[in-house]
Amino acid sequence: MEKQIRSGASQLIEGFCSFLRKCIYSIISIGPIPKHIAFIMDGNRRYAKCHNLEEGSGHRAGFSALTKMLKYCYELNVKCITIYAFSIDNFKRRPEEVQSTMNLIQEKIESLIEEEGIVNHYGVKVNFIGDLSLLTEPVKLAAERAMIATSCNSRAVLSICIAYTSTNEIVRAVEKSCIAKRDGEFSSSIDVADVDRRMYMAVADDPDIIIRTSGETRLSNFLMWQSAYTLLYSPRVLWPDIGFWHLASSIMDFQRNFAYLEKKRRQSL
Ligand SMILES: CC(C)=CCC/C(C)=C/CC/C(C)=C/COP(=O)(O)OP(=O)(O)O
Repeated sequence: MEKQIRSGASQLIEGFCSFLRKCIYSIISIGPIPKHIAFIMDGNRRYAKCHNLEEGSGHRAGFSALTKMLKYCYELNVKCITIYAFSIDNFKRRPEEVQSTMNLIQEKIESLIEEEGIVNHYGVKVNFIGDLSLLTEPVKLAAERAMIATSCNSRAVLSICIAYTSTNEIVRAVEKSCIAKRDGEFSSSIDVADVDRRMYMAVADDPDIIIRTSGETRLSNFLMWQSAYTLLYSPRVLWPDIGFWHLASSIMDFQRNFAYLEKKRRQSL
């Protein structure tokens, strides 16, 4: 009986929160809605430490926070989300830590594409961005399966940067441009557009907002080529504690700066 009352109460609270969110969405939607938001999910290990949990539980809490944020973004009609899941530099962490994070990532990739999961619910196409050859075989296979399983989805896009750094992406794109020029694909000198179209991230427009939690204002080698006119938003919370209000205030910040950022973007063309 007590259990039923508790589940009834939590359904009521969830229903009320969902109603409140919808009210806020209609207010926010009066202004421009970002097309692309990127997340640097910083602070999972610190969260685990603060709550006396094992490191892995911090990343698990981080993944729950990620599904919540994806739901809010897709509800708000933000079409494109990019996340920094694992950088090339993260491979320098303790081998056991790298292995357990990879195991978790593999498990979560599989759960992302489950029938009743968020990806199918919102019709999301999943891309994996980075040097996938650095991944363990099971993670690489899970990533490939997820890309194939979602390749026909077209309502939204989720790009998961894994084994990724901007410098690696830029060097690779420049190398590919040089090879294309050498092979006679074009005769003019290499320009920004040539490199741009050979970036992993050519699958999406540049991000409108990058949200990095834990109060850090560095990009840490994430989307550096793509973020010249991007608003950087750095709430002080650790990633697992990020909530709807952080997303809403980042969008309001974007809307306040929209005209200026658009002008700068246009001037650069
Ligand atoms: C399928 C899929 C997308 C899975 C994602 C799983 C996930 C949440 C990975 C995050 C990994 C990571 C390196 C987080 C940064 O926190 P940190 O370890 O740098 O923590 P710290 O800043 O407290 O040191």
